[in-house]
Amino acid sequence: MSEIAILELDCLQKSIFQEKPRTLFQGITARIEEPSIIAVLGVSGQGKSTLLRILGRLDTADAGTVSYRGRLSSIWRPHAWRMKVSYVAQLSVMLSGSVEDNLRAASFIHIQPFDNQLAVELMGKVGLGSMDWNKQAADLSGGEKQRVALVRSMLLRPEVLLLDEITASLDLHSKIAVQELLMEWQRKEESTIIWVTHDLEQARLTSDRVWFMGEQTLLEQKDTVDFFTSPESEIARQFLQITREEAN
Ligand SMILES: Nc1ncnc2c1ncn2[C@@H]1O[C@H](COP(=O)(O)OP(=O)(O)OP(=O)(O)O)[C@@H](O)[C@H]1O
Repeated sequence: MSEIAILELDCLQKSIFQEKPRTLFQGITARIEEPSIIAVLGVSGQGKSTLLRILGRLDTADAGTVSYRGRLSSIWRPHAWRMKVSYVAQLSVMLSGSVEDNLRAASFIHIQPFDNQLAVELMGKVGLGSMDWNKQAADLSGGEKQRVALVRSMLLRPEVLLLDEITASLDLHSKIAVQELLMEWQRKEESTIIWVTHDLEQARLTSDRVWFMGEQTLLEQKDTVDFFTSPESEIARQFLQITREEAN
């Protein structure tokens, strides 16, 4: 075990208030030691998005800590943290202005040079190579917004990318293009991707590890092949069976 993890989660706990308070999850502990793609799976409402938002410092845990490269999140300024650990939402928020304004936004906010060549390359790889960058971002379709938001985050080259169901509005062709880009990117950049998805095939094809959330915690952490062939818990077995039936 290397001494310093890329990301370390220690006993994270979160409660929510819906009519009355309830624990969403507790005791979430994990270490990411190697650059890898991790698929976060589990039935709806387990708190997968909430966990991702806590890792991206867009939400706070009630207890527990997160560290990046051995330093607690609390000692990072939020915007410095978000350059290293960057969250891409399911419903992408476009800033006002053009596509180009949006692509340039992250480098502008973080005072980093804008890598035009990389932007052109990534837009091409997500299937938006012919898009007019002068177009108003508000006029893009949901799937176009999702891909622009992904490229916008990738341009900062964060070491950890947190992806929240980012292919949910994409057609099959675009979804495959995004999957291939992310797998290639992760290898080339030696980055880590934590990817919440409801798409089992996507998780199986793209990820090295699975984090399965159930019973209000991170119930299983396994290599992807092991998770899909021999999940440990009955709840994960049922989840795989039901999700596969729903997909057919
Ligand atoms: N700030 C909040 N206040 C109150 N309830 C919240 C808050 N954030 C999340 N929730 C609730 O917590 C539960 C878990 O939400 P979350 O989106 O994290 O789960 P999920 O596992 O990602 O679900 P899905 O797979 O459906 O996207 C939901 O019932 C949601 O309404």
